Amino acid sequence: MNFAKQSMKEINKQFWAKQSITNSSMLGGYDEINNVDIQQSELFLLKNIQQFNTLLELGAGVGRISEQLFTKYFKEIHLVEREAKFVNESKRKLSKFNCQYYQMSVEEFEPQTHYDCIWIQWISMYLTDQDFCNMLSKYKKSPIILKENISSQDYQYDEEDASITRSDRIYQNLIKQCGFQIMDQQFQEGLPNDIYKIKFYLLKHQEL
Ligand SMILES: C[S@@+](CC[C@H](N)C(=O)[O-])C[C@H]1O[C@@H](n2cnc3c(N)ncnc32)[C@H](O)[C@@H]1O
Repeated sequence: MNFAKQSMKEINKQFWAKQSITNSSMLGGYDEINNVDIQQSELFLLKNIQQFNTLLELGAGVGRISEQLFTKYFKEIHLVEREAKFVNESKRKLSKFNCQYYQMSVEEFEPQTHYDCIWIQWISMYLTDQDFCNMLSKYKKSPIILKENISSQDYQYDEEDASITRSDRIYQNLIKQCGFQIMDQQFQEGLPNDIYKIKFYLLKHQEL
């Protein structure tokens, strides 16, 4: 689907520039879902990932997931995040760990090394279909865990942050069009009724 790409990016940048430097803003104010989010992410990660040397987190925000989950298992974590104030907060929180930071957009980031897992949570909604495919295609040799909000309509656009929430059907089709297979998938449990469903997808490219 075509959206006015440039203005979407500007609206989205302005939205995040105004948000507070907290886990709460990463959760859209739904602080109560943090624990179930981390718990089920841990189960999905351990079920699907075999090597625990290096992880890349795309759209890492303030390092909420790295702090609570990835640092328990991975020897080295790389975090890509566009907003400087969030990167600085990650650096502060994760100073004891072996982390590298890339303050740039996921569109600009080019991987220089192999990763045992790519984690993509709550960032695909800020990308057009084309940018989403371009992002995935950089990681053909790594397992990817995509975790994202799922709408009941095919595409739901939010003017406030210029996000596009897609349906499960649209994600399934898009992932296939990008050349990836879904090896495992699961809905997040334990969510309040008034928010979007959230889904995990394990993706592998045929080259892997
Ligand atoms: C909803 S938060 C999620 C953060 C983290 N994944 C989490 O679950 O705690 C979305 C983050 O993506 C960042 N972001 C949005 N568009 C981006 C882009 N194109 N490239 C890199 N980061 C982006 C925002 O600055 C924000 O920190």
